[in-house]
Amino acid sequence: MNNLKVLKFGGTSLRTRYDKEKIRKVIAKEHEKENNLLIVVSAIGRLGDPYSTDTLLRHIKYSDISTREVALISSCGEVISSVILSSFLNEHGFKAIALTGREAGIITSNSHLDSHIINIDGKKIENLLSKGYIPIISGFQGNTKDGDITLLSRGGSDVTAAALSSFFNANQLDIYTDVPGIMTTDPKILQSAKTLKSLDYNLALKIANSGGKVIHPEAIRWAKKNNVIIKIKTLKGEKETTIGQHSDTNLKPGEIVCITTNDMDAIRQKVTIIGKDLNKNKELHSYILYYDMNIQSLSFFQDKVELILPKNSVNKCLKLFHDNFT
Ligand SMILES: Nc1ncnc2c1ncn2[C@@H]1O[C@H](COP(=O)(O)OP(=O)(O)O)[C@@H](O)[C@H]1O
Ligand SMILES: N[C@@H](CC(=O)OP(=O)(O)O)C(=O)O
Repeated sequence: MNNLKVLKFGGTSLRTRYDKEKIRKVIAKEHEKENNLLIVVSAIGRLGDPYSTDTLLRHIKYSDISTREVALISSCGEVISSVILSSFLNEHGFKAIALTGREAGIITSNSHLDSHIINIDGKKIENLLSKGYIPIISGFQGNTKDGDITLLSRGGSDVTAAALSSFFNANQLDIYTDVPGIMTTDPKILQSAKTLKSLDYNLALKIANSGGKVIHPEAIRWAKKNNVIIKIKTLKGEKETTIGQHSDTNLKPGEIVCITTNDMDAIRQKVTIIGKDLNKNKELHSYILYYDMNIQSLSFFQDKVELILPKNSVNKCLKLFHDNFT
């Protein structure tokens, strides 16, 4: 479809009236530039906020209900969010309309909690766009062919947005979140983290697959399929990351681009150092060998090093590698 842009607003960008005002301004600006806009939203906020995914999940006991029902209650957060944003935009003179994943034509595989999009029936969205509407689509959810509600796994609104971008040949997908792009490490753990200006799909995928939670790996796969440019940014409009076919981040042998962390269990975390030809980085080898970090397991690959550590050693390890090598 010509002149289509997709905007995705994550749960962390939808919390306050101030966020919604910013979103309104972004949509107004984009609407002026592009003829067609699709908006994808996540559930509002995080645990403790009334309709966030984790808050909704606190109301149930997994042992007592089926995965179908877990998907059903979880999907409510995105539906509430899409109606609230649609109502806010209509109040401000836009012609917006909220859609569930099903109404948006998202058809998925049968797994209730981590399904994959297998098809999109785009008729309803096309019809609404032709009538001048801005569809506000509930992310994270789809429907099986039999009509069960499914989830695209945690963080799956990115997948909704990227799959729609790819299906409708969007020019670009803008993902709004609470950090200015994919950074050299999680800025909530290390303040010295820096934004990576541009990444090609493969490098972005490596980071996402290793736990760089800011974007879902499946979203990068969808974007790559149809060369959709992704920009990850904040509503404040500071720095941003562009993901596309080409990258300014041309890594030299031995160079490190990003360090991610992942929970293994209650007491251990995996730290993944991502880069190029890391076996050629002698200094990195000696840091790993000589610094006391309580490393419990170490795996060396060409483009990444994985360390498993007790949680209380992770910050020290992250700071050491991040501040000396990125
Ligand atoms: N390398 C990284 N770069 C940026 N953010 C990261 C990275 N690794 C983890 N994060 C985390 O990802 C979070 C954004 O993703 P998420 O919580 O899913 O937001 P949203 O609700 O907007 O989708 C950030 O708040 C940050 O803590
Ligand atoms: N609300 C879902 C889906 C999602 O993508 O959320 P967010 O965009 O806020 O990470 C989740 O928490 O998993």
